Amino acid sequence: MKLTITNVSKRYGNSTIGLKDFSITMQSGILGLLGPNGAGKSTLLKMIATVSTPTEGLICLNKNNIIKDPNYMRRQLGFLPQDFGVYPNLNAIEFLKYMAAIKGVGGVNMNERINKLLEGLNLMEAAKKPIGSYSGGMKQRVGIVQALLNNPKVLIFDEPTVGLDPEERVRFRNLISELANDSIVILSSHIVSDIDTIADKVAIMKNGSLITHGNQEDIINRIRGNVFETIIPKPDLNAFKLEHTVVSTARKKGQLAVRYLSDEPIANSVPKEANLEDAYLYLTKIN
Ligand SMILES: Nc1ncnc2c1ncn2[C@@H]1O[C@H](COP(=O)(O)OP(=O)(O)OP(=O)(O)O)[C@@H](O)[C@H]1O
Repeated sequence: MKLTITNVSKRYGNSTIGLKDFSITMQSGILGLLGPNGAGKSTLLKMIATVSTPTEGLICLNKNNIIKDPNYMRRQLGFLPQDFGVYPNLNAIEFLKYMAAIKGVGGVNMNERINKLLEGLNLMEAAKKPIGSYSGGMKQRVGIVQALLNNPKVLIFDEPTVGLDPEERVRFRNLISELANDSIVILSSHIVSDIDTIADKVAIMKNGSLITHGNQEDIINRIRGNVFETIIPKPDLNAFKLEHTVVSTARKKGQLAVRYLSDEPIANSVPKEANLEDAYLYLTKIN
């Protein structure tokens, strides 16, 4: 499996640019797509999923141009869009059978597969209740199941953990790690902790552009040695922010513990081990 995205841009109307000259190549494994709101993550994922088409550029799966031949991608694709809608009157099993029919997959094993997936996502108990009565997290899990129905080789999840509670987030991460074997998995998020434990590679986007792409370690290495923590009085925070890139703050004995990035740390700072969150905040701030 090889997905090649070359110089892809997307314009909405005359003035809005959703994606700018985006290029990336990926093979089997998990790619975490990180970026703040409006970065272009959904715009990119929809084009890979052949739901929309680029204004410019080329997207190929195993050398097949999927803009010209979208069915080549669709046959191997599982997609959970950000605004995934369900039919509230159907129960999960009815809905999933319907989705399987739309995808043109079925056969004698489909019921078994649906049951297995429902079990894996802890939905068996509610499987015969109307989806309209489900919590947001349960609906999201139905969306994850429908993406997996056809045993996809390319799996795209747009903000899959929205609405999931912490336990469900962990279960989702485990499931994705199991599925990733020989598939291409792309998942987007603006939350670093959704991605850092499972993604082999990370792409960071902002304002429609790719800021960086690579192994987590290489991205983190860029700021290694530049992460510090210090304690400051609360009223000093705004002035401090003018001089340094603040990653996070926490209250500490009436003052503020500030985690920040700097080439020249202030006195009384303690060096800290850099992580992906630091790198993400730094790179999206300076770019
Ligand atoms: N259908 C559309 N029509 C016009 N502009 C759009 C459309 N879809 C996205 N955009 C614009 O394109 C840019 C990228 O949006 P996109 O939804 O791809 O970002 P995102 O990274 O997925 O963010 P979010 O998590 O908020 O959805 C934004 O400026 C957005 O307003």
